[in-house]
Amino acid sequence: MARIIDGKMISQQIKDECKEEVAVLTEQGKHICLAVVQVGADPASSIYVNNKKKACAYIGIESLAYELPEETTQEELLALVEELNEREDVNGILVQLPLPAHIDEDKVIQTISPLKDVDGFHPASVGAMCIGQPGFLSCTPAGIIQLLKRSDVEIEGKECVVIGRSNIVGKPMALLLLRENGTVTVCHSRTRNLKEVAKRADILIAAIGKPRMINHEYIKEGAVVIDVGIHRENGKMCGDVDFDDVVDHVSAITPVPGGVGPMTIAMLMRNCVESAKR
Ligand SMILES: Nc1nc(=O)c2c([nH]1)NC[C@@H]1CN(c3ccc(C(=O)N[C@@H](CCC(=O)O)C(=O)O)cc3)C=[N+]21
Repeated sequence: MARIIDGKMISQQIKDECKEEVAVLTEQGKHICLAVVQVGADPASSIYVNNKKKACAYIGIESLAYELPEETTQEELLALVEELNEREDVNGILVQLPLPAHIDEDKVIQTISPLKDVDGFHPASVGAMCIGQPGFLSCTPAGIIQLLKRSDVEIEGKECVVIGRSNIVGKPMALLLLRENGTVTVCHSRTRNLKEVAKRADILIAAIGKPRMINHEYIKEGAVVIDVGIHRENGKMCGDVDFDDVVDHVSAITPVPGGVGPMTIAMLMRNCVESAKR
């Protein structure tokens, strides 16, 4: 039976570290504030936004919640982002994705000041990460690096295969693994022989967005598997990996829930603290 990488526990450690730092900053008279903007009422988004607010409350970060109606126009949303950019009391701005179809997500992301871009989605943040300069790191991939490091999984020199090439997970994940001296391969829907390529991995990151697609046929015996997927099937949650099928075949694996998800939130908190320190 594989070792289960406990994202809930590791995210708790990181949140406790943040809480200590916030206590010190508060003593110095600093106040930390994250603005969370949600447009529309997608139930999954509401759960994530709620988890973010709870984490803020635990750590001692104020959260300003903006719950805007589905019909909000792009102009209205951009005006709010610009107002939050200007506000000295706001350290971080998070606009929950996905946005309704009538709003241009790229435009919104580009409007957030890179100094407050705690999601790490702004082109300036992505560019800085790409060339190893300081900036906010995208929370999910940065959380996965922390999961690996704090579980004593060495990345240097290892074959790392990322399945998925999204702007918010796959691409930044590949860059961060490279930065840790992994040998990185990125696969996607057009990859030929996906199973063979995936089987090369010592560390496999599954971020495809298809429930339980990755079974033991994609995985080398003894590999470490990180499951980024989150799906709900008649009330039960699962990831991109068929956990039951692979658990006896791998050396370590993240569960869903309780794996990558909580780490995303912990790293968001860390970025907020960083923002306040800068
Ligand atoms: N601007 C923006 N930034 C994001 O960081 C962002 C986003 N938009 N849109 C959606 C995705 C998804 N995401 C998750 C956060 C926490 C959990 C999480 O806490 N998951 C728990 C379970 C929570 C549940 O019950 O669903 C777990 O896996 O254990 C999951 C997913 C952040 N995202």
